[in-house]
Amino acid sequence: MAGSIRVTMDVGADGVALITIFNPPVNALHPIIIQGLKEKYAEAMDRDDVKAIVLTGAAGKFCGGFDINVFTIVQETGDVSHLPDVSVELVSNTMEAGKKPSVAAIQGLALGGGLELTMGCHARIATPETQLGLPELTLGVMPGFGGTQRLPRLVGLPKAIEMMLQSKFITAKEGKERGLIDALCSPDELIKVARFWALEIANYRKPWTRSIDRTDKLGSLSEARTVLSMARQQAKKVAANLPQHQACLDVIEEGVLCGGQAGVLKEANVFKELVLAPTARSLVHVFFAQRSTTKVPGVTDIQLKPRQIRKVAVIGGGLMGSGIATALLVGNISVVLKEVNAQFLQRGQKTIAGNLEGLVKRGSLTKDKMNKAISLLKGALDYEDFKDVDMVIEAVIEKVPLKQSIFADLEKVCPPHCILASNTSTIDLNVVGEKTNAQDRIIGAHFFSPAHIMPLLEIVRTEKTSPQAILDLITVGKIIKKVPVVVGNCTGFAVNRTFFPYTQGAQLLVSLGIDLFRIDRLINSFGMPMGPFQLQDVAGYGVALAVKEIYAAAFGTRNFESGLVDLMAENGRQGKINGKGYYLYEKGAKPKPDPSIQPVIDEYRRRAKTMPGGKPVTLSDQDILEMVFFPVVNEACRVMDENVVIRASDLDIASVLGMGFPKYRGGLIFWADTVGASYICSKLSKWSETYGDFFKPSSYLEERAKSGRALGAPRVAQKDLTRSRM
Ligand SMILES: C[C@H](O)CC(=O)SCCNC(=O)CCNC(=O)[C@H](O)C(C)(C)COP(=O)(O)OP(=O)(O)OC[C@H]1O[C@@H](n2cnc3c(N)ncnc32)[C@H](O)[C@@H]1OP(=O)(O)O
Repeated sequence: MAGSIRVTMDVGADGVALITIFNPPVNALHPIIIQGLKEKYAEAMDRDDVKAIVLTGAAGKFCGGFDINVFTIVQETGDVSHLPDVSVELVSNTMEAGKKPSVAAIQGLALGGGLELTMGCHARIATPETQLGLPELTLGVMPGFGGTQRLPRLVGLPKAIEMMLQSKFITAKEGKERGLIDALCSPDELIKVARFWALEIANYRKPWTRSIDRTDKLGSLSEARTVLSMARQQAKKVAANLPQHQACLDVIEEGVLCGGQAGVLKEANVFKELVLAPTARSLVHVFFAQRSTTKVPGVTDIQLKPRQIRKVAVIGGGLMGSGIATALLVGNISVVLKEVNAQFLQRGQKTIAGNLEGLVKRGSLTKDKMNKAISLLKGALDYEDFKDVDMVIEAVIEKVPLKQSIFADLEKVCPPHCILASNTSTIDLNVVGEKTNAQDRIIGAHFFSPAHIMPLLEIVRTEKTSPQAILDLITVGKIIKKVPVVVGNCTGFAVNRTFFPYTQGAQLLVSLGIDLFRIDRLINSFGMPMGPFQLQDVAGYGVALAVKEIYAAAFGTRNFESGLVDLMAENGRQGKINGKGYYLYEKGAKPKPDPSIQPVIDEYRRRAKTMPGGKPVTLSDQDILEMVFFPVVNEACRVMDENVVIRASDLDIASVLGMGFPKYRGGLIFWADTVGASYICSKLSKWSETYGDFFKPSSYLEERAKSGRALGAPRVAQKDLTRSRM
């Protein structure tokens, strides 16, 4: 590793020292790089033949920021001395206050500490599409190399706050308009132009600007106070449980009130506190966990090459099929959408057009790209266009005979290399492919609704699915900007199986006399986007009713068959679809708890007969949260025990991206380990004595509680080969 990591310096005849960071793939600022930068800068300042410095990154990428692996080391050891002094020693004292000017030559990306290095330079030259940003808050920290001070001084307070608090990237083109970038040029010219600027500054023909000393973009004190106060209000709303947002605003404020240097010092101190806080531990875990999901033993480590998937057929133009087609089209993949009749086909095409327009409205797609996407869509009522497709994704209703006959047809009409995928969320894939001889090409492509927006793609493999098919679907997933998680074949697969007790647990609590709106409020303040009852309203009751029997058959006595949804349906309620569920849904208004639901709940409690002694139970807020989430953790333990997921952290990512489990809690298993297996197990044991097998601890959980091993630790202690550490 150390060989490929280096900082080089070449001094040209023009007297410009070109300092280059080499650390593939993103030139992250590993401590070796920091040390290298300090050494090369010291040398450049010392040498008489150097008049000015150009700082750049190798292989078309300036720098992806400070090496996040170091945060893990700091968090594991609790020792902040692993963080090198970059902010004051290198950026402020050596670069910015140096006796020779520095110019950053920026290409590809300059993020986090990377962008902060450039802001310590006296000018920044970039290629137009370069991505610039300070995304540190997504890791639970904040910019720590002076970014909280220099960015507001370069682009103004409102834009800087937006970029930091929302971790928004801008292009260098926009950076130029806002004053962050001094000149734009083509990649071929980049170093030449940067050298020219460096010499011009050295010769005082261009301003020798130290960003930290500027105040012209900060506005008046009262303006700054207003902007900061509005940002605080906003952060309270959107990041209620996150410490880094208010901390970042405090540090920015310090700089506005007491000057940039004071801000830099405060930033360094607060940074060290944040990096050790639980939020940063969770978010750093999620960063690496997300990148591990595509490392699949026996698939991605056996030298297979992904095949190109140019054309995909989607069967079924309902909500899921249209969403999947939209995601593929936006990823520049041609789609044949097949429906059973012209009316359904037209409806599917209309939904896709609506989805695409929605993306344009949200600003995530340009009009040109929308038109390109529409041009890649073809409708079909038969299999004529299937003869040259590389992949089919079936997205019809959850009926076994229908799926079986579709797959039997597909085997006949598709080319022999074609991957045959199903978007089923529950049905055993072996059963889906039973009537074919193409078991090695059959795979689950389980998208989450709305499929063009939700980031998770659960890839389900059977024992017969070929590594090539898995690799190809992982690759398509990445192309369409999904996070693929490869899981095994079982009822509900990883996500729906793990979370089946989520809704059931909440319903059990209601049967015991707990107010359902209180449950939703508590779960929402825990960090889920909405509570289980509102979620059910939004998803519609159809799926819950359809999978009821499948779950009952698969999960035996731990399945809590509540009957609440049946009663809701009998009462004429369908959830959000007809505006009447647990909540009332009116256009343009927030969902309102519906008081007229009480007779349904009363009837439900009468029938359920779960209250001990027939009396409503009294539970604390903490009891309620635990009684909803601990059974979910318990099922997750079974999922890990049966090797449905490759590693515990895959379940963290699946829970965050598939169910909206709060990212800042690190995902389901990471969170459960902060609570402790022993505590969870003891609580479940106690409840199972009173309320039955729904709460009965799994053998995996019991074993971990006894041994003291973390729930997320691999079964046999093994070296994690997927992450390279220092
Ligand atoms: C003091 C400072 O203010 C603190 C900081 O600078 S904190 C760091 C701030 N920077 C960031 O948050 C950027 C993090 N990185 C990213 O967002 C994305 O990786 C990226 C946009 C740079 C590239 O995305 P993409 O091309 O999809 O590649 P991606 O798979 O994410 O990353 C490629 C590899 O680089 C690694 N990597 C990316 N950025 C890294 C970083 N800052 N540190 C360490 N490793 C990093 C990834 O872990 C991954 O490793 P792997 O191949 O072993 O899994």
